Amino acid sequence: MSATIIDGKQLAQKKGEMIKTALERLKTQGITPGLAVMLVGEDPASETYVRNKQRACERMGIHSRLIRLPTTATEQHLLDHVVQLNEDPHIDGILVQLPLPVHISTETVIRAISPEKDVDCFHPLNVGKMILGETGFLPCTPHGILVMLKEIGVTLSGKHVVVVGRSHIVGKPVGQLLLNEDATVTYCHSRTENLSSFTKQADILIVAVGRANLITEADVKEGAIVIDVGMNRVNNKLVGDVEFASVRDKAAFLTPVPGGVGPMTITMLLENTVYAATKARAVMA
Ligand SMILES: Nc1nc2c(c(=O)[nH]1)N[C@@H](CN(C=O)c1ccc(C(=O)N[C@@H](CCC(=O)O)C(=O)O)cc1)CN2
Ligand SMILES: [Mg+2]
Repeated sequence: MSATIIDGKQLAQKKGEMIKTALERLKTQGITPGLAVMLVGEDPASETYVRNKQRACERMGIHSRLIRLPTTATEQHLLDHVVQLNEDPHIDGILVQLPLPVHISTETVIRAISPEKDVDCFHPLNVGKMILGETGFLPCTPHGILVMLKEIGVTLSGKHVVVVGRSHIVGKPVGQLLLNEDATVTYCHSRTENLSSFTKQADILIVAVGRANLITEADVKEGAIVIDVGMNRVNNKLVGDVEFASVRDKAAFLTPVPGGVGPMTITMLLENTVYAATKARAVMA
C-alpha cells in the first residue's frame, strides 16, 4: 500500500478561504480582529513561527501586533504587557510564543491572559471547557489534526487512537478532542514500556514527541492513519517523528513534515482570533 499524503498546506488554504468570508462579514460591521503575539528571546524556530503568524494575519487582513522582549525580561515585565493587552479593545487574541525562558513561569503567564482572548486555548478555564466539550476555543494544533481527519472522511467513533506524547500543546489535548468524538484513546509517552505493542494497535496514530524517526513501519498497523506532529532538524533538514519513506508503504494516510500539521496550526489560530472578535464585538444577526 502507498499512503495518501494529507496535504496540510492545501487544506490550510481551503480553511483560510472560509475564514476570509467570516472576516468580510465582520468588516461590514467595521470590525478588524486584532492578534497580539508576545515573543521573549531569540529562539530561531520561535522567530520563524511568529513571523509566519504575522504574515498570515497580514494576508487575511487581521491586525497583528508583535511584542518583543529580550531573554532577560522579567516575568513581571511580561505580566504587565499581558494586563495591558487584556484591556486593549483593539486586541481580541493574545498569545505568548512558547517555550519561554526558564526563569519565567509559563503557567503564571498563561493564567494571566484573559480567557476571552486566549486564542491558543492554553488557559486552564478553556482547557477545562474543551475537555467538557463545551463551546469555546479549541487548541490550534489538535484542532488542525481533527480538521485533517474529518477532511479525509474517517469515522472517528469507535476508532482506536494512539497518541504518543503528552505535551500540553499537542498530546494531551488532541486525545481529549478525539475522545469527545467517541474515539477510544490510548496515551503513550517516554515512560511507556513496549511502545510498539501500543502503536501497532492504532487505527489512528498521532505522534508528537520530538524524536526524529521514532516510529518506523514496524510500529504501524497496515492501513493505519498516521499523523506526524514532530519537527526535528537533522542535518539542516526538517523531519518528523515518523520515518516517512518506510511508513508510507504501510499506512493508508500519512501527513508529511513539513507541509502537514504545521500549516494547520496557524490557520486554526486565525480561526480562533476571528471567533474571539466575533464573540467580543460582533452584532449577531
Ligand atoms: N504559543 C504557542 N507556542 C507554540 C505553539 C503554539 O501553538 N502556540 N506551537 C509550536 C510552534 N508553532 C506555533 O507556534 C508552529 C510550529 C510549526 C509550524 C509550521 O507551520 N511548520 C512548518 C515548517 C516550518 C519550518 O520550516 O520550520 C510545517 O510543518 O510545514 C507552525 C506553528 C510550539 N510553540
Ligand atoms: Mg518556563
